[in-house]
Amino acid sequence: MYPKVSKETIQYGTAGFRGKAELLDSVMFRMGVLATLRSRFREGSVIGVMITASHNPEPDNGVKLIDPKGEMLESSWEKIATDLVNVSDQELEQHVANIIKDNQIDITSSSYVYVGMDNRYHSPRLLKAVADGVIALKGNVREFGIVTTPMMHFFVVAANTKEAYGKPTEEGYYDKLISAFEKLRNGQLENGNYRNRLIFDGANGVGARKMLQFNKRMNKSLDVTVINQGVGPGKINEECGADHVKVQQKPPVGMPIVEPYTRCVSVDGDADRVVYFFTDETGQFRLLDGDRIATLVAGYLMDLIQSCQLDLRLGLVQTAYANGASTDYIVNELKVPVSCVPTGVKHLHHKALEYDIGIYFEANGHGTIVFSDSSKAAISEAAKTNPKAQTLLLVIDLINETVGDAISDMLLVETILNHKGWDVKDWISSYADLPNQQLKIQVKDRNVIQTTDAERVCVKPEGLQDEINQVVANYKRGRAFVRPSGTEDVVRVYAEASTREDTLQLAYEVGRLVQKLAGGVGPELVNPSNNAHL
Ligand SMILES: CC(=O)N[C@H]1[C@@H](OP(=O)(O)O)O[C@H](CO)[C@@H](O)[C@@H]1O
Ligand SMILES: [Mg+2]
Repeated sequence: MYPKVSKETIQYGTAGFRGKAELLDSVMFRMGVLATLRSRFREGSVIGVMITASHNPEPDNGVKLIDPKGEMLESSWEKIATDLVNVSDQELEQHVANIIKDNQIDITSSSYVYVGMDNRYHSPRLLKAVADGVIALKGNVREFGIVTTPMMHFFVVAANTKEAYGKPTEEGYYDKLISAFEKLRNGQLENGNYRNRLIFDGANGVGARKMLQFNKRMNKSLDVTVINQGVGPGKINEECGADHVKVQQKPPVGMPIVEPYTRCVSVDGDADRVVYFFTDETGQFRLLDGDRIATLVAGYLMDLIQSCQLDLRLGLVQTAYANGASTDYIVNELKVPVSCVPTGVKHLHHKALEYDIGIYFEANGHGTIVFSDSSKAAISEAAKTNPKAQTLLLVIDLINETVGDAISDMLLVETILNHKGWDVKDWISSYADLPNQQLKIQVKDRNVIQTTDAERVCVKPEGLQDEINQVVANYKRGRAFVRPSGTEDVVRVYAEASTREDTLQLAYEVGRLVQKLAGGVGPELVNPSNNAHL
């Protein structure tokens, strides 16, 4: 029913399989098969399948699997997934039989797969393919329709914890978050410089729809205007959404005219990332990204823990994309341990689990906070007598610990800003971001680039890192690295330096090195200094 149409090898990347939607039917069917096997392998736990291409353009789609504890698919199974989608139709049956045998899966045992999708027009077709894959192996499939990625993670964990985490339904999700948010707000909608109003850019994706659902249920405890709702001609993520705002460093289309310093939020196409932004009185765009959210949350949680006199280890996890100024602030001002891991939430999540309270955010706004069982027990115990610990318990309920959740993260930021009496001006003044720039470089084969040290050092092709080092040394506070993207067929370049001009120039020079030494195929990059007069 779902013949394999593409001959190209496709890889389970940073966040599952991604590609042009018309090439994905067979991938989806096979992922339905794999999710069923994985559920049996994990003794009948629910496995989730989310159909989305997140921040990528509308013609793309993708699929990611969710493991029983809400984590991304275990890495040893990524290889199984990659092999499964790449075998020919003729080999498929035998290949599945081999997976069953190799992993000693009891094919007669029960299997449960939850499936959800974003609002791309091709998602329903792909969802049917996943469901057919589950049915082909006689698994049980439950379809959730159009939901955000973090909602899917929530449903999976809710089901696998026998509802201790919440009810595995859309209403169960809203109830848990809104109830915690409103209790924390306790009727106080404004405080100091904090105002109860914000603009929410839904990227024409599922996040917009769900935010409208929150609005209906929230009784104006937060006054949210949703733009880019996905009902007009606008395409998903096109000129809008968290990735656009973060990478282009400009506001989304469709912004109403607002007062300077109005808080604005952008989420991505599957609502697992969030960034804040505003324009100041001179009309200048200002971004408050994932690093900013992480530092805000870390400061707030540290205060709460200290005032509860709890001895809990709090740590923060970032990637190489974190702004150098944020890392300095964490180390020198917050004095919180910080570690750097490779890109992709799975890496951050695992590292964060090493702490009693682990805060992790990618600079692009993808992140959450995880609490160990023992820290939850200690907080619950303290909450019997200490109101601050009761607040901490509500904060835990407000957080979607299973994965980064744009709306839950936003409600947490709103809670903290309200508590501190801060507006965006107060928030942004905690430290000054270094100017930064990202480039995408087209190369023949992006896998010729290999990195180490959390992707900050490039080991292949030989000589590239030495040349990067030489270039970086010419710039004050210069830092740059290159890595192959796991979601797009490009090499990404990141650069930061003390001034905007230097940053653009550094990014350009490193981009040129990649083109020269890693088989660039695109047009030659334009030297920004030649363009200075334009
Ligand atoms: C620089 C950047 O933002 N990279 C993103 C992007 O991964 P790449 O491997 O860089 O394409 O998509 C991932 C999935 O959404 C996200 O986790 C990651 O942070
Ligand atoms: Mg996303």
